[in-house]
Amino acid sequence: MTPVLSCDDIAFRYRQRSVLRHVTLAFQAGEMVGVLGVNGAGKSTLLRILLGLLAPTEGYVFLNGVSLKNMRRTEIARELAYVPQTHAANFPFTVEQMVTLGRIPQSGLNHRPSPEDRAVIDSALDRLGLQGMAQRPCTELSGGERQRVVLARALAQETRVLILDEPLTGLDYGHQLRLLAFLRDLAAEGKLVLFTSHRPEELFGHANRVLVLQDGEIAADGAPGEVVDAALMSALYNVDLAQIDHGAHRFFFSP
Ligand SMILES: Nc1ncnc2c1ncn2[C@@H]1O[C@H](COP(=O)(O)OP(=O)(O)OP(=O)(O)O)[C@@H](O)[C@H]1O
Repeated sequence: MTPVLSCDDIAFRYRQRSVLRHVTLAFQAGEMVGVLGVNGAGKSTLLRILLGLLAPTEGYVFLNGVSLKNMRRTEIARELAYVPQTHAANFPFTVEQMVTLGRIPQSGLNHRPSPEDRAVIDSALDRLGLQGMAQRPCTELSGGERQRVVLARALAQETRVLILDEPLTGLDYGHQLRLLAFLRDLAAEGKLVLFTSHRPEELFGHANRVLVLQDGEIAADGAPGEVVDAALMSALYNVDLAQIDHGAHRFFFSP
């Protein structure tokens, strides 16, 4: 089966600095994939290359088997939605207006939202618990609230692929757990969900695959239970760690 998203022998350099080497990956619809790695490992860079926002120095990225180099930005945005790591609110758009922007790739720029658009926007607002603040300007929201607005906008794009850079950062504990369950549901509905994380515990019971980026290469790729253990975590983060398993979950601590 043609992967929904793949890359073939990607390398990336920022000027002389090599960030990624020999990265070959294939993702299928329905997967929920977490990317782990230390600060500066190249996680955000990898996501931005897969999104076509950065061109790899070497290698190719394919969306449904077609090279991103041969696709227009709007075509890509109909298939790939992105939630970046940070997002300042520079303009006083309301929450609802922000989420409505997510419809542009599907419905066009100079287009009044159709009843179908409205239903998608309402559903995105509902699923992120934003209905009560739909008319508030984004410039007046807290960091976590803004994060949920950006998530709702990505959802309103109705893409097959959702790529999120540290999506749980800034969310309160309840919203973190709800978002993880929600992302898992989206994957179960047939989307590809790819996200970076600094907390390995988030992967267990949610992601069905984890990628570990180390020194610019994929050091491990597999099911969390098979790949992420105390030995890997201790070596990766240079701290002494032990683990406790509980059902599908695994917890790490300093002994
Ligand atoms: N615009 C840039 N110019 C030069 N170097 C950059 C640039 N952006 C990132 N880098 C470098 O590339 C490397 C990878 O950065 P990247 O943001 O992909 O890491 P990351 O794994 O997402 O890190 P974090 O966990 O801190 O978010 C880092 O060493 C960083 O300093």
